[in-house]
Amino acid sequence: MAGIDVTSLSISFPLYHGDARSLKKTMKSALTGKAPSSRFARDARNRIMVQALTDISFSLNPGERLGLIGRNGAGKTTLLRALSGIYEPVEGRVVVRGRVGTLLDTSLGMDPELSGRENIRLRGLFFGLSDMAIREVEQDVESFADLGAFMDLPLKTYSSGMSLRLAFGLATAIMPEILIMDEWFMAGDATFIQRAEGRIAGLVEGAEILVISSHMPAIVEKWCTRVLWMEQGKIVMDGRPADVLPVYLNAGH
Ligand SMILES: Nc1ncnc2c1ncn2[C@@H]1O[C@H](COP(=O)(O)OP(=O)(O)OP(=O)(O)O)[C@@H](O)[C@H]1O
Repeated sequence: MAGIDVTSLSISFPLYHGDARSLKKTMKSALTGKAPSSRFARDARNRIMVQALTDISFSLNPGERLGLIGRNGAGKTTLLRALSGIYEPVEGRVVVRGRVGTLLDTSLGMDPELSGRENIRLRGLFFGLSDMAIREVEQDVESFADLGAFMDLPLKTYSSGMSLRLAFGLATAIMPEILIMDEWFMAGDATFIQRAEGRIAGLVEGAEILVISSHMPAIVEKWCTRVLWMEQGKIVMDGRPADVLPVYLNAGH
């Protein structure tokens, strides 16, 4: 059964431009000023580190659709990347059970030199699908992405809208048990959004798990059964959209 368990997860990044003067000044006041920011610290090698996530814990079961909300820099993308296995936890644990589909970046897992069709076949082989299953995925994605002749041209010749349609079609064709996505995948023109919503609806009906990061309360309200409100890398509130969103909006977001 699909599931996600995150326990006391913390992630920090070193700041590599520490010798730039203005940055140095900012960091100095963040570390030693009147109100030192809890997000910056020095590690054992004296590097300045930014704390992207601090002590995050939650579990998700089949049927749960989690929305991550919070202002810029709250840690939403870092959490999505940690769930996708792109970032290793510095502290804590991330356990993900089930086949994961990731929609964070259109180029993730794609080869720009290969055509759309070749990329689809490659993904099918990676997932260990039979030849027949790969052909079915290919047809499904071809009709969803509607790329015409571009289907047989290298990805590097695609517009951003084309890349988005291909990535979305492919990520939702090989049915993931867990779909992790950034809300900008729900951008695009009205027709695309309508068709994309149809595909996601099909996916979540199968009692699978969705994790989506969003700046738009309307998306969370429509799609999610649960919300994590994050600020400064920490969880502020975790609950049903009807409970969390009013407090979030009242706080001036
Ligand atoms: N690769 C990185 N190197 C250094 N710092 C990073 C890196 N990625 C994220 N950060 C820092 O970690 C913090 C959390 O960033 P993150 O991108 O997860 O926030 P977010 O909530 O997704 O923001 P947004 O809504 O703007 O996309 C920020 O302070 C950011 O500057």
